[in-house]
Amino acid sequence: MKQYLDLCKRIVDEGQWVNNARTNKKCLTVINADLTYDVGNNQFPLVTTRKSFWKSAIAEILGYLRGYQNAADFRALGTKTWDANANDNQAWLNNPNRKGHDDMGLIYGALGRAFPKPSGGHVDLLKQIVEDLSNGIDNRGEILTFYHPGAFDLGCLRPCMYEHHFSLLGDTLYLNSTQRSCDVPLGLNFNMVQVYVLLALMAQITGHKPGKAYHKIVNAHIYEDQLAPMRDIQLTREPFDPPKLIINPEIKSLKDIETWVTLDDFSVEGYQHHDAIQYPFAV
Ligand SMILES: Nc1nc(=O)c2c([nH]1)NC[C@@H]1CN(c3ccc(C(=O)N[C@@H](CCC(=O)O)C(=O)O)cc3)CN21
Ligand SMILES: O=c1ccn([C@H]2C[C@H](O)[C@@H](COP(=O)(O)O)O2)c(=O)[nH]1
Repeated sequence: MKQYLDLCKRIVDEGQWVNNARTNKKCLTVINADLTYDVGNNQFPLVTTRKSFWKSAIAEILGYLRGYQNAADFRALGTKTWDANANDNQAWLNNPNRKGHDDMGLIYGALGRAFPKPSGGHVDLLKQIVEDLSNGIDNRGEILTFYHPGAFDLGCLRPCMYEHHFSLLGDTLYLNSTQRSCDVPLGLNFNMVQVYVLLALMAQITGHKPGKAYHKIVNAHIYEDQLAPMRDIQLTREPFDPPKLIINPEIKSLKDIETWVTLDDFSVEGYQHHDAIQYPFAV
């Protein structure tokens, strides 16, 4: 929580204003932030200085792991967070590749679970990584990437957290996640939870202890209409002690994640938080 608040404060104190053409909003911006989550010791990085809708965040990462590309599938899992990008973004509505209402196109897991090969066909990157790690193999390239510049016009948004690199040291699994662009009041609140859950779940299904997750952010920003609530409300609040995340131990394979896991398989114990803050969302 402290590292999150330090980043928010750094943006408020040292950020530079940058015009963003896609959203037609100005963003107070800093470059580079490195956050670390101690998954092995269950230091769940949930924001306490406002109410955090952590179930929505977990629904998003489950949808990515399943290769979802439709906002209705995300809603069925328990989050509406892709509705606006799928249905209210004029550039995407005008794009002839959009397949109708709720379609998000070739993004995130839809790419990572079927990454196109130059020679034809696809690779399921996640399946390959799970197989390797389950067999104790780390080939120094256990990388789940969602980044394919040749596919940007086939999706509603380029992936923000675009790469997850897994590493084994003995019986402990580590994760380095990279994010190119970060909406700190809204997106990061979710992304911290997602990086944590991704390492915890992958360790659980591949039979390893979770170690640390390292989260690299390149462009970290606060949109102009989010600045006042961040500076004048959220940053004036004292954080509470972090809660604990509990994951159903019956989740044992990638197939389990693909077939029966729901948000009921995750619970948070001891979550004390301040009141919710409704931050404006830039489409
Ligand atoms: N501008 C922008 N920021 C983002 O963080 C973001 C995007 N766009 N587009 C793609 C996804 C969608 N994400 C979202 C979308 C909505 C919320 C949101 O409205 N959060 C509220 C309520 C959540 C709920 O009720 O489930 C919040 O208070 O956190 C958060 C992340 C993260 N990503
Ligand atoms: O997981 C996510 C997804 C998206 N975001 C934010 C970061 C930016 O504010 C927008 C994406 O806009 P681009 O113009 O494509 O950079 O969404 C996030 O923080 N986390």
